[in-house]
Amino acid sequence: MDLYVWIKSLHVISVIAWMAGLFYLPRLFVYHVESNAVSGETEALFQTMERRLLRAIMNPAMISSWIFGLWLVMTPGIVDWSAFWPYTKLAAILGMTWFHMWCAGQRKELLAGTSTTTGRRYRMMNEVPTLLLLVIVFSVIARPF
Ligand code: HEM
Repeated sequence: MDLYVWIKSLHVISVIAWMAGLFYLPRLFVYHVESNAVSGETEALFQTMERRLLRAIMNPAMISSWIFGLWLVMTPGIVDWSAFWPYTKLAAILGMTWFHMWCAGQRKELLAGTSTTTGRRYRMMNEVPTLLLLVIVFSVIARPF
């Protein structure tokens, strides 16, 4: 039981770091594509910020969220598979992981100069992690189902 609360704490710390990146990286993309300075120092600065955010924060945070989350799943008596909430949470975390991969793909396109995504679309996509976060937290805490 002692270990359970420590693993859960590490899980929550990891998801906070992951979410911070998932909220901020698409905002950086908006500023990046809408900045008129298409070359030079500004372009290089955006590329550096995006690379560091993804590699130094988001990738490790996603991996540790999964590791500690799966550790909780494997802890006996924690997940009641006859309830509905584990499935809504699973669907939303798969969606969150897809969104992470989509952001990573967008970063590569911006780096290569092949991106055609508009600032408006990045703004819309920025709402995806918010919606998934609502589903996850309601699933795991309020458990209305
Ligand atoms: C990455 C894959 C993930 C897995 C496998 C996973 C799995 C789990 C499990 C099994 C629990 C324990 C539930 C309990 O103690 O009753 C838990 C707790 C929690 N998870 Fe996740 N989770 C994942 C991602 C996330 C994400 C992305 C978020 C938030 C955006 C999140 C937020 C939470 C919170 C807030 C709790 C604590 C709930 C509480 O006990 O009050 N998890 N998770």
